[in-house]
Amino acid sequence: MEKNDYLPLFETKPVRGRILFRLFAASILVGICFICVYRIRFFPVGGKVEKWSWIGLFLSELWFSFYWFLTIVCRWNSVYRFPYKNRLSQRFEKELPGIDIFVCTADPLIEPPSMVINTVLSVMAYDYPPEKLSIYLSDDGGSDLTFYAMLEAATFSKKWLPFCKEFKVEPRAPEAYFRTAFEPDDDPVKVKEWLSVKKLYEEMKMRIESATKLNRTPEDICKQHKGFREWDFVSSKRDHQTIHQILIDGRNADAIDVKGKTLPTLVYLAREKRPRYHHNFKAGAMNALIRVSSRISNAPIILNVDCDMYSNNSKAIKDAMYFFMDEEKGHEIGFVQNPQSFHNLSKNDLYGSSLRVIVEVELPGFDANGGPCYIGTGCFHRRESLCGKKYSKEFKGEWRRVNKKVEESASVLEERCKVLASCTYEQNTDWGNEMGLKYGCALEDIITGLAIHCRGWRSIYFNPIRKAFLGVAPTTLLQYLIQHKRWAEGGLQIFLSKYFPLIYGHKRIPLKLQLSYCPYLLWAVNCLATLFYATVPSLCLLKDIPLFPKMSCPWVLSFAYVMIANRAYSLGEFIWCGGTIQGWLNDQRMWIFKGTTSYFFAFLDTVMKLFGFSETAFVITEKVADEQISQRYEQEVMEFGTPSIMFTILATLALLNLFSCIGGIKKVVDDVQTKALDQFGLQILLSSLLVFLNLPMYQGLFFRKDSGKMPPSVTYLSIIYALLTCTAAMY
Ligand SMILES: O=c1ccn([C@@H]2O[C@H](COP(=O)(O)OP(=O)(O)O[C@H]3O[C@H](CO)[C@@H](O)[C@H](O)[C@H]3O)[C@@H](O)[C@H]2O)c(=O)[nH]1
Ligand SMILES: [Mn+2]
Repeated sequence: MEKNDYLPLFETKPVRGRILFRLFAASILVGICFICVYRIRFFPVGGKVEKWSWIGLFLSELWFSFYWFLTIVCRWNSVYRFPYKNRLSQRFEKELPGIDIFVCTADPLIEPPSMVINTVLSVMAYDYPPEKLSIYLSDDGGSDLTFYAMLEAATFSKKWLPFCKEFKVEPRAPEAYFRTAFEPDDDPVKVKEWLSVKKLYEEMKMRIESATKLNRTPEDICKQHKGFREWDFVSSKRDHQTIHQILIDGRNADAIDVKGKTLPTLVYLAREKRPRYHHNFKAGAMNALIRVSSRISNAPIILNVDCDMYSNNSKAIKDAMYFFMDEEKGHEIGFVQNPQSFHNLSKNDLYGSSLRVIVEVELPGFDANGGPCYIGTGCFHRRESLCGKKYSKEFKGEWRRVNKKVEESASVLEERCKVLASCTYEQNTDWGNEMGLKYGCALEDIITGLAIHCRGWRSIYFNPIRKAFLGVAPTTLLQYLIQHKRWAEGGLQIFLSKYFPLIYGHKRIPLKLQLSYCPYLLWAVNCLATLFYATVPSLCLLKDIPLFPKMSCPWVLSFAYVMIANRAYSLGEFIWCGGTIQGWLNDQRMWIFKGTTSYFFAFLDTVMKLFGFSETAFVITEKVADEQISQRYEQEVMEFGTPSIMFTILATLALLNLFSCIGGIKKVVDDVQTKALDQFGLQILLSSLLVFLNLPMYQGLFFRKDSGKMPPSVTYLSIIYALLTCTAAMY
């Protein structure tokens, strides 16, 4: 194509209003400077406790300021991407590259097979040439139940795929579709067909769910398919050979749906697991899939989704192709990242799991700085970028190469690929290091994305209004805290490793991109300052130690400005992103909750790991909850229920602040000259704010009767701890 024929396939728009934002940021900076001056000039001359509290508070404030600066980096510039719809089909319909879709699952109890196949069916039904589409399921649970469900899905897809096309189904995950869709009310023939497919789906779901419940696959089906014989050799989830079955071989003439159209290829893989070999969690699973798929379909683009993330838009692959296939900018793109969005959020997002501000504000900023990080799911990779290839200008167009046709039959392929997924295959190779996803870190995604950036690729963040993927957010407080602990721990581990972005990325990626990574990697470190701020000022209030300027003194303005303006901005931003005021309050509460528990334990564990005392773990997030828990989640009632040390900490902090808040108010009431209010105004305000945010906690501790209330053991312990600390502080 001639140069002047070039028609861009996507457009990039910078966000507006940045100047205003920068002025605002500058004013906050001035406020911070005043706070620092105050902290130095008014350093207490009194006793030891005063001095140390003052120093601690000052350090916390310095930390928060530094962290605030990091969050500014991702807001300085932001860009939004818009594909020019319909240009692609005009020009490239024939040239569309093949795409391999990887779905990962790890446990049939936590991730029920009926959910997994919904994801699989939704990605099989993409509006994309089926002969260019291959779907691979990695089953780290090595479960015959999941395998059985996949067989059912393969059969059902013959009906489902033509049905999707005929009825323009959206989304194409049957569960999500039938939950909300109504039967068409025009043509009776169509109504009949619609109802019959719905019935087929429901029957299949019943069979799969009852098999899961009984933990037994139906005998007649076991006899029919050779794949089940593999389970005769499986001794446990952690100890078995590779199980590799091509369920639909798209090259086959009989791989067609009921309307005679080709079906996409569908492959089941449970890589080999042996107790002696570390399996490296999801990263290990992904790398096995990369190798196996390279022998079967070897598509130049890889889409990776978690098993709970169904496709919410059948055009999502084409949308991603607009970026990769752009003739001027496409060749430098290593991956296209979609946000992680959820279909099960409560109205005001009780646990703040949507990470709204990150998705709507920070990731577009990340994009402007050189490309968003890889967040593990909903991401389209160029195979080369994932396999360790460095970006080079000469690379242009190479990926449109035609694959050599694979001649072997499916059963030969199944056997030959087994070795690629064996435990020993990776020994003395670069897999897990320079090739594929990186090992040794619970945040395999972030670290892998960073490495891809450092190899010269850029990435694109694409956040369409109709989200491309929808997943499941945790529905209990504990699940949420555990998930964030894993993330915070993985982040800090990267920060302290040789992948520290400022060194690893030095001269490889721009400084602003290096800095964009840092706030996420430093989540865990926030625990120190947060814990300090949530305890010491309140305790000092009980002990009569002032830590902030008097209300009548002008220095108070700097504190008031920084605190109020910052929170007001945060609220504005949250609402601009489509949130509610209650949602923002929930988000603020969760920031304190995770700051004092998830981040704290992530910090401890990382330090322990540095000294070799503990190992990386990956606690899989629960994807189903029982009826009562789901109900409470929908009514936005916080879920405690099980005893946990995290809850003990949260409850102790809540009570401690309640006591000191009461103590502070008592001081003010007792004191007629309102000296106390003048002296301790900010401290009382701080502890009252904490009490306000902790209201659901007091409810869970004292006023609720349902099974989701705080377990009594936690209640008693926290009362004792809080009383002890407060008494110790007072005397
Ligand atoms: O040994 C394992 C453990 C997990 N998984 C899969 O990894 C995915 C993510 O696990 P999940 O428990 O849902 O974790 P989340 O915290 O929801 O996942 C986010 O964070 C992870 C990194 O911590 C990323 O890998 C994920 O893509 C990202 O969605 C799931 O599909 C699992 O089946 C495996 O395949 N093997
Ligand atoms: Mn998940």
